[in-house]
Amino acid sequence: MPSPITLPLHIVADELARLRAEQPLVHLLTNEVVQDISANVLLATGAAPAMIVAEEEAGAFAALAGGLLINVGTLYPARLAAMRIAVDAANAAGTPWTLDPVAVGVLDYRTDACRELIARRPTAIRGNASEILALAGFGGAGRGVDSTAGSQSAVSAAEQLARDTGAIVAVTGETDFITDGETTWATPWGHPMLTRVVGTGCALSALVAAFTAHAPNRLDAVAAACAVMGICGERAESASDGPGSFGFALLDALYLLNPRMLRELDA
Ligand SMILES: Nc1ncnc2c1ncn2[C@@H]1O[C@H](COP(=O)(O)OP(=O)(O)O)[C@@H](O)[C@H]1O
Ligand SMILES: Cc1ncsc1CCOP(=O)(O)O
Ligand SMILES: [Mg+2]
Repeated sequence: MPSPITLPLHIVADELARLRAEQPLVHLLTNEVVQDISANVLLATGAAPAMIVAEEEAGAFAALAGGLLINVGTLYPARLAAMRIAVDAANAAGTPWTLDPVAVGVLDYRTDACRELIARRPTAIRGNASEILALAGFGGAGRGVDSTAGSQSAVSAAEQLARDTGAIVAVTGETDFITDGETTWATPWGHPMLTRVVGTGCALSALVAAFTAHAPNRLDAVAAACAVMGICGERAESASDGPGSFGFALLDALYLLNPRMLRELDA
């Protein structure tokens, strides 16, 4: 496999301009902890989130949405039933969908659910290194929802998982790696403060679902989502004093980021 290449910022600029022009409707079936940060990250960036969770409504809405997120962070039977309905409707309608396999490999119920969902062929999978190692069958269960491995150690697992599933796989950490199994982008931006506020990984997966909506190039779309979160994480850290103000500064940075700034940084 060729070594990962740093994602050029002009691609991030183009993808962000596309998202801002389209303002995609994004269906989020996510966990109870991160509802607020996920919706606010999408609104600040320029997408339109909606949490539609009842089995009676999830299929109809997944068919209408530009993108769908399935996040198993606080999974229980009724939520899994709604996820199955949403995924099947998304597949029938051609809606791209993203899986966030929170803590897969740690507990059997969610691990079995993730395997069943992956058989329904997600467009993208975004996880930390322990999650991607576990899904690729390399062991590597994390500590609860957190990774015990660095992202660099999961690059070949991500590439294999992408080839096995047909999904774009993003493994995040100090550097994020985004792969379709053949080409691998690296996005080196970010700050450890992103790990001191709950839900930044889950909100990034929501952003991945938003960028994949109507995307002509899904690898670039997923990589751009990772780059945007990393760049804005850096900017937010320098404008804040700790996790509390960082959370607000992150939303401000996502709102203020624009394609022109990214093209100037690229030059
Ligand atoms: N050590 C780090 N340095 C810089 N950025 C990081 C670091 N660890 C994670 N991030 C960033 O934090 C965000 C969440 O990623 P991660 O912590 O891997 O996900 P999760 O919250 O699902 O475990 C991503 O934008 C990622 O790039
Ligand atoms: C703390 C917690 N518990 C179940 S889901 C969840 C949120 C995990 O968020 P992230 O994966 O973004 O750190
Ligand atoms: Mg996570």
